[in-house]
Amino acid sequence: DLLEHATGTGKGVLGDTKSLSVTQSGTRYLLRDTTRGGGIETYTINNRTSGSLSTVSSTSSVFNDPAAVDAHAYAAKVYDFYKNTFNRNSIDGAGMSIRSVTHYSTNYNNAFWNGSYMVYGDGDGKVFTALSGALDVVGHEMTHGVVEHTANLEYMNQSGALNEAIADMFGSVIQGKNDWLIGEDVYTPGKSGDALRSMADPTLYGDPAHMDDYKNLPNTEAGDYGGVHTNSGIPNKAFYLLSSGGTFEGVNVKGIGNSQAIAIVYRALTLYLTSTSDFADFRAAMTQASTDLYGASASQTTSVKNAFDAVGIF
Ligand SMILES: O=C(O)[C@H](CCc1ccccc1)CC1(C(=O)N[C@@H](Cc2c[nH]c3ccccc23)C(=O)O)CCCC1
Ligand SMILES: [Ca+2]
Ligand SMILES: [Zn+2]
Repeated sequence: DLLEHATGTGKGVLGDTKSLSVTQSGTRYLLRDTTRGGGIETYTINNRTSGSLSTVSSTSSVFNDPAAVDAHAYAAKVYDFYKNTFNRNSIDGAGMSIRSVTHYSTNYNNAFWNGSYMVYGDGDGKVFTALSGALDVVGHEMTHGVVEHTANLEYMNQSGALNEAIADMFGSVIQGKNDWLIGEDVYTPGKSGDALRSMADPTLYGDPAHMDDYKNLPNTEAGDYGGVHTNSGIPNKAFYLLSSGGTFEGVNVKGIGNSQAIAIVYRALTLYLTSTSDFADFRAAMTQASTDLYGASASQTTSVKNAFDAVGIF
């Protein structure tokens, strides 16, 4: 037919070559993957902040737009994770098209889920390089879409911090580096080893790891909606302990591994959390989900309780 799906290639933001599922249309190739769910399409907004989007195209099967290459390749990886792990067909579970917009604004040091698609800045080359270059960031942004179509946690205060933490949990597990850092691949390209956040030790970047240090910030843009990117450290720390194990604040947690830990989070997110769930609700949801999956007195369920005890969520 007119639109044949084909295999393209391109260098990503970090200079690595990856293969892409693309569509050939006449003599042009498009970043349109018709092999996954309702399709994955990658656009550019050409350094504007509004106006028309154009599907990234190439006159050959080689794409030379690293930010778009990674946005496209990593969206496919995140789709595959949700499909292969939980049989979830795309962001809404019903095969909705996955759309990413690259080259948003100029020197834009951020990325976001805008309620319909993922949007990535190119960074200023100092604080950030193009943000789609990090699989944990792409996983984070697409998980905001999944959260919106499931619990739809309100983006403020504890429900917002939970929204943030769940996005970090999936981003980190999907990336699979087990570095427990967020954004390290695109943050400060001139400096290695640093990141936006640490789930293993949130205090590395000034975020709380325990309820005693919960930061009561105003529910305004200036207060980051009650500190959603800060207080996420507390549930993030609980997830780190649940997966990796460890002793924190005198509480010992036996690790159960990423696979079982994220399965409990997914079940809690899709069956038990609601838009106004707070951290205590998250503990209850995780305990119920683990009970469903492994049993009330299973070691996994004991680890869930210990992980939340360790960070002071009861
Ligand atoms: O998805 C999110 O939670 C973040 C979306 C932030 C946003 C929200 C609304 C409009 C515009 C931007 C984006 C990410 C984030 O955590 N941003 C943080 C940290 C950050 C990135 N760039 C910054 C520049 C200045 C200050 C903070 C930041 C934030 O916006 O707080 C997630 C993974 C990496 C970037
Ligand atoms: Ca990471
Ligand atoms: Zn987020």
